[in-house]
Amino acid sequence: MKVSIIGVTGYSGVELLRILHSHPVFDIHSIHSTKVDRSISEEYPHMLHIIDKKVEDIDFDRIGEESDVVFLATPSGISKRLVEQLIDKDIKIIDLSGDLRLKDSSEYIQWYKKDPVKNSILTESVYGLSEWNEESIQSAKWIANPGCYPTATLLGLAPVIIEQFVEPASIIVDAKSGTSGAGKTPSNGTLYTEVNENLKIYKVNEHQHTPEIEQQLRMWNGEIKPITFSTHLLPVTRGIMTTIYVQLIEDLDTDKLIDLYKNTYEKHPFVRIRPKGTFPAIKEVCSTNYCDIGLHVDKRTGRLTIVSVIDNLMKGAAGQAVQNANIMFGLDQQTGLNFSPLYP
Ligand SMILES: NC(=O)C1=CN([C@@H]2O[C@H](COP(=O)(O)OP(=O)(O)OC[C@H]3O[C@@H](n4cnc5c(N)ncnc54)[C@H](OP(=O)(O)O)[C@@H]3O)[C@@H](O)[C@H]2O)C=CC1
Ligand SMILES: CC(=O)N[C@@H](CCC(=O)OP(=O)(O)O)C(=O)O
Repeated sequence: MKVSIIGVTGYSGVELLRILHSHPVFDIHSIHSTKVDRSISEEYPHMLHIIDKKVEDIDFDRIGEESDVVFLATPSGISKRLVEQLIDKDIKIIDLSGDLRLKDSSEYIQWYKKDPVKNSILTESVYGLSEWNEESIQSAKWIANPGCYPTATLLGLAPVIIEQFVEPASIIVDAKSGTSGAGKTPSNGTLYTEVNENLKIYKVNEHQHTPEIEQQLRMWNGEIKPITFSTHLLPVTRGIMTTIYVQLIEDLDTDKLIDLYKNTYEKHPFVRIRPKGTFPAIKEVCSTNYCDIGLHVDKRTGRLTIVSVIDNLMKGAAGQAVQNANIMFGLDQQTGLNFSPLYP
């Protein structure tokens, strides 16, 4: 099966290369970005003698004719323009940006402050939260790969939201990410001197992933009210931790909820539920496609604390994108994704 990657010189793009290089079914056919004619090892010396391909210009006809699937690891706003050139080609598209995720284009305008993609494209694209949308992903032509924070948040919340165990207006998500989540373009906020030995909150009450999380929560439970969602920058390269607080509407204990989570995710190898009294750390999923979840009910307050961790470049981006491609092509979801964590 032939694969093209557009945005290969970015952090998610080079992570796609790392995964696909040893994938037994997908072959990297062509790689693209604006750095045309540079070999990938000139851009990323760690790839020397591993992948020697050159970055090519984006010839939509050739990509459409020669590849079976194209990954767009490009910024929001750019992906949209690429999708519009690719939709009439006979090729599956997996877009890692936010451009295809929000079904209501007025929300995209409000939160991304850019022009939205055409409504006809939004209607047909499938939200690629692999564990929850498998059937639609199987038959999808265009996948909106979920955002990194929404992936961790939604996998952590799904079981209790679907069971309607949660007071609909009580959801608070306290999220933290490593700096690779911001991509490779330099900015003051991600300078070593700003991030090292520091912890900063950013985009307070205006993070673009807020409507994406709410959209999916409301598909599971139409009563859900707006959430509080806070994002922080951690002085690490990879990893996201979301600590989620919800008010329970029933008298449920930790054992019962851990059972619920274990049963829900029993057939989903990338979601691991921690035993009672233990919580996951970001390093425990580093370089893997796992989402690890720990939970505890505070009997004094009736609130449930859920902790979920992912590697933002893997389950939060390239890993889930390959998981979705596996599903689209009828492969085992784990194909090419059997990494154990890089630890310590
Ligand atoms: N980083 C993460 O953890 C996550 C990222 N995402 C999403 O994935 C996408 C990529 O993110 P990330 O890898 O961090 O971004 P980077 O900024 O690291 O990389 C962006 C890539 O897009 C390419 N690009 C930019 N403009 C164009 C253009 N006009 N034509 C062709 N290629 C272009 C860049 O190429 P060049 O080198 O030539 O400039 C580069 O290869 C984004 O939409 C992001 O929101 C989603 C989840 C997590
Ligand atoms: C650490 C960091 O800065 N993370 C980025 C994640 C952006 C992203 O993934 O963008 P999409 O909206 O295209 O999903 C952020 O918080 O904006």
